[in-house]
Amino acid sequence: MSLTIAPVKCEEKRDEQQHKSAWFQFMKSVATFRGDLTSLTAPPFLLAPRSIVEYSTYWSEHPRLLVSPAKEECPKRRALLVLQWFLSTLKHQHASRDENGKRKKMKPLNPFLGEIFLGKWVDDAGTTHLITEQVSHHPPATAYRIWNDAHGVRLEGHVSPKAYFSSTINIERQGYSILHIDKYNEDHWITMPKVHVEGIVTLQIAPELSGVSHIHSSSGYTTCINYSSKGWLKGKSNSFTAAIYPDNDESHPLFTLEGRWSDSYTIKDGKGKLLETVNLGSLRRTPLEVAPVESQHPLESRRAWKPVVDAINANDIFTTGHEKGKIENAQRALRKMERDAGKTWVRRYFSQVEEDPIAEKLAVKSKNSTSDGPGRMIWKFDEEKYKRIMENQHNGIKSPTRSRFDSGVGFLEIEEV
Ligand SMILES: CC(C)CCC[C@@H](C)[C@H]1CC[C@H]2[C@@H]3CC=C4C[C@@H](O)CC[C@]4(C)[C@H]3CC[C@]12C
Repeated sequence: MSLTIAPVKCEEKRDEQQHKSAWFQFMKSVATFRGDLTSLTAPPFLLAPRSIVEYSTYWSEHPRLLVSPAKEECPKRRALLVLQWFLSTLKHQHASRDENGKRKKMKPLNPFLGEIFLGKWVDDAGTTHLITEQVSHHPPATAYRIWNDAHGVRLEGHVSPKAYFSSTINIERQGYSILHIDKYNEDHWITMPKVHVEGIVTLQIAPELSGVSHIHSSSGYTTCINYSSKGWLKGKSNSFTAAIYPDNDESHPLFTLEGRWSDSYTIKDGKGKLLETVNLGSLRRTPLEVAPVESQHPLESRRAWKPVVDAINANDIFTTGHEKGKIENAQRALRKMERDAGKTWVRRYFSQVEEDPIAEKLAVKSKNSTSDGPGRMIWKFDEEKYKRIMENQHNGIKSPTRSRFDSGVGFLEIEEV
């Protein structure tokens, strides 16, 4: 196979030459792989020093936008504010370059079962809390809950990325999120669009969105967001069009939005009159505050993965593999012990439920999207579990030192708190 490397900056070019063969080897294994791509091991130079559980952070990088619908009396305008907040979550989640324009390593670490990620945002919107937990390893599923009590807003959801190869790497995100607004007792059911990776031949990796995603509000509004990329529709990457309409009248949108989720977009009313142009790039982001690694719970992502992340950052391929292997082997050993003992891993913050009536009611409005609809695995934030953990923390009750399963592996020697 002959290949052309697109013109790139000088220092990037040297790295890319070096990575070319590892890359093609990797792509060959990807192309012939059948099954779940998330379990495929990417070449070290692509490994991101963070786990997929950290992706839930993107939901609330602009807490002000997340809580903004709570202050809006009109349900139509609330639907618009929910859409505007949703659009603000896409750019950095799918960016291939960081704030300084430097290429990001893109392949996130695969979370282990029980991995948690906790934090909070503190800014003029008050305190917004985040709890994320890897509730399933195979198939992968991440559950999260984000809430702001001052504004009476909470977001709860779970996502199950399903990857497959078809001319490139494609990822479907099954699952959904529900944004609840206390003041109006209103729910917004939200799905995520498909992602595929562009630029795999030239190694100019750029995630792109496609297909349709939805937001359904319990007040009777439907939002459809259509994603398109280069060579289609507007001919620009990261493009989208969105329309909000009453559930019973799909032909008369109340608002239409159009532009790029990585850049700027316009909002027009039902008559096509321009209301506003929004520049997503100029939005101020509030950083998530995460406890220092030393004081984290052993299952917290950054503590558990620290040796791996340090090795990735030090460009130490051998130690990266070795430390990753330690976690993977420990997990396998733990699963075996559970099987032998006839036990299952107790999720710390979430519990599996048979049905989710709110989601079921709102999901039926979507007919033709595979990632829509309540999946087979529904995970709900468990208020009881959370209360117990908070009470124990308050009373200074430490987790028992005895391990639930004596796996003999350092960080797994922990007990339910
Ligand atoms: C291995 C090489 C080709 C790098 C390719 C980058 C891929 C693996 C990256 C680019 C964008 C990423 C996705 C972006 C957002 C999410 C949402 C999160 O809730 C689950 C993971 C998921 C779905 C990511 C999975 C990994 C991803 C698809």
